Amino acid sequence: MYHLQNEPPLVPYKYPLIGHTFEYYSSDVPGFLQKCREEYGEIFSLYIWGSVQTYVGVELYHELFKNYNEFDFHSAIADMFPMSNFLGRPENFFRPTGRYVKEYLKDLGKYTEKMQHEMTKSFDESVLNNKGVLQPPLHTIELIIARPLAAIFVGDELCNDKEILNTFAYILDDLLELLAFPPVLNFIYPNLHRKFLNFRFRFDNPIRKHENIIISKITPIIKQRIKDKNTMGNSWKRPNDIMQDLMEEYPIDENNVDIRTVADFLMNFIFASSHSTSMAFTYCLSEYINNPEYHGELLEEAEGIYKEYKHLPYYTPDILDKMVKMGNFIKEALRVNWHDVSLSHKVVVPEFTFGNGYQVPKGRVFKIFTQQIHHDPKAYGPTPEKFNPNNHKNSLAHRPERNFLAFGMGREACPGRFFAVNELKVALHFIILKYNVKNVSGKRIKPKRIGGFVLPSDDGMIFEKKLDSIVQ
Ligand code: HEM
Repeated sequence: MYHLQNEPPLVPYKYPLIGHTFEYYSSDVPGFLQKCREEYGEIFSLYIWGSVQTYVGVELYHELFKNYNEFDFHSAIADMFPMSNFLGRPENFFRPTGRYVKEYLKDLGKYTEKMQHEMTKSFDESVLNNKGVLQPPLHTIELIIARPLAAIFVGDELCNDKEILNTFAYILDDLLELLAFPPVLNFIYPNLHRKFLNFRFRFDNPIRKHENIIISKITPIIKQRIKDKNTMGNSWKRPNDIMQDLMEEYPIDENNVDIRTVADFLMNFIFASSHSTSMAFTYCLSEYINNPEYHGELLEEAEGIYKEYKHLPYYTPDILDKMVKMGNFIKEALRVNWHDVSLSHKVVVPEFTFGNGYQVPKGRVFKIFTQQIHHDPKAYGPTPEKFNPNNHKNSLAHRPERNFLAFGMGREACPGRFFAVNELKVALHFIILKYNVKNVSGKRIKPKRIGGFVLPSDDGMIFEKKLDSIVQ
């Protein structure tokens, strides 16, 4: 048991054990948290699913990121999403994933041609196959995004393989379906839910199904690559993809690599990149439909760039940097659609003392009230909920800011953000050049909100070829 002198106030609740759980999940979460802030101040705790969680907003959240040796985001994620347990690996086995993404995607130019080629092909084909209507949009967009990602992660040989694409697109959805089960067991004692998940996953583990698909598909290709390298000598051309990087990271001997480890890291790459990029893509399209007043300037920028560089086979990263209005638009779409609560962190030292004197014990989970940070009138004016890409005139889309946390912040900010923004720019650039876009309902698109999470609307999107497009 801990006894700290100066804990943040615990908001009073009526029912023991249940605490704030039902109030939180049945309320308008930002409204509820705002009310708690007004009554209890900039830091306070709630009792949810059998444990105390502490909430911080714009004044204090940066202390979590600055003190990264004291607050760990990996162990907070592992409580909800114990990836290493699911795959029978030691606790911190997948920690290098962030470092690998940073290293392998450092040179953005390496993958830009492949990404552009596969992204545009994948989008156009999906629109054609779905007769111009994507409904619900996220489901198809996940499959669209799967192809450029597969080309870069596992290479040209596999990026048209239906089973692999399905795994790229839906592995996280399959898992979330199981993980969505509310952690009611934690009412009995903390962490029982995690124990239950581990037990359950021993019998029905959707990750193993996808792991087996990946292993069965990559094994013959890995074997062929090793054979080619060993027999071709100097004429061997190193394949340009992340699977090759991982093969070199985990060799066993001259003729073998640790294929299961390569597959498991590939899965971690997919977890981090596929769903997040698909959600962002869907939000950008929703805001494009919601805000026709920006169509003119976006199209003008896109046509200017297309005319200047259409003689090139693809846009280099320098050219993508010229898509400034598009970058601002993407950043604003992420700002206004971001989760109300996100970026959980866990205290991993015996206690931590904030600058304002409040103390918290080891094991305490922190949640960041991101809606309040993304809608701070000091940063975004008196109507912060209004969509306005000019909010980001002086700031690049991938850059975290005090009031923009969609890519996290500090040492652990998303290492894939430069690549993700370029993917979104390429996709949206060609969409606005080639298609008129509208939604099925004809109403303003609003995201779904579930207990602090924000998810894209299911409202269908309609893509009609522009007859006067300058792209053939
Ligand atoms: C628009 C798309 C994306 C969004 C909004 C996004 C957002 C985030 C956020 C919020 C975090 C947590 C950062 C923190 O806690 O401070 C994160 C972590 C991470 N992201 Fe992204 N991400 C996106 C795309 C990608 C892509 C394309 C990749 C890889 C190719 C990627 C790889 C990762 C990895 C590996 C981590 C964990 C970092 C670590 O372990 O240190 N992300 N991302």
